[in-house]
Amino acid sequence: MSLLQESEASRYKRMAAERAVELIQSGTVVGLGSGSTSALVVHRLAALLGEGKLKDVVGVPTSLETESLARSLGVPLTTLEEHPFLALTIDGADEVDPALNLIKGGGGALLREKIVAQASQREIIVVDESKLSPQLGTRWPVPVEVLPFGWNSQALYLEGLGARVVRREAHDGAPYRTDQGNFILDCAFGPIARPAELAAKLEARAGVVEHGLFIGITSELIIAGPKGVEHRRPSG
Ligand SMILES: O=C[C@H](O)[C@H](O)[C@H](O)COP(=O)(O)O
Repeated sequence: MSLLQESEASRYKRMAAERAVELIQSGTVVGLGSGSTSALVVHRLAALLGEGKLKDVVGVPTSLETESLARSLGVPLTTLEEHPFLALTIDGADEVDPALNLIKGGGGALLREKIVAQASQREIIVVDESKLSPQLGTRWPVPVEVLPFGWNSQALYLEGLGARVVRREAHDGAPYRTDQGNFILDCAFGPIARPAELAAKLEARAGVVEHGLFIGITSELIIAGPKGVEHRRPSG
């Protein structure tokens, strides 16, 4: 990808993030997603709070990284313990299929993201158009969060389901650890014909804590690209 293309992708992410923040109302509790697009959401929210255009908005962060960013920008935070029901969450995605099913977890935050999403009345997903895909698995592996205990046995199970499995590494070459201290196995299945069936197989396995398939969770998708910003809802 050239520098020009990179800056375009960033611009589209910003456009999608800014449109999504327009959906936030004063006096509400909102879920704050993780990743680079969600970071733009947090920046925009902080700016609107600072200008007084939004008031009394409190966020529930989906990762330690988002928590730290929000704190640094002065966005007030709370927890799901205090606010178990959220009006809306704004989060990014790695891959989006035509039914608005997702692969998430490129940044390792899938578990907290899914917990916050299921507590939210509306799950708003913000992406640049490069995330759109004809079939999940075409562009991105499925991140599977596993307990370190017996992790290799889960890797073999996942290979048995047809995946090429790579245990994610941190920058120093040590195993990557999620915010919960677990490992991530990145599972390249190739295009996934029936993602709900695969999700059920992953959920049936002890030692698998969570997976990055978000099936039927998206309420609204905000996509930005060269033609501007588009707002989609799942059909049917
Ligand atoms: O674990 C990370 C999250 O699922 C992110 O929302 C996802 O990876 C998209 O991140 P980005 O907006 O940086 O592409």
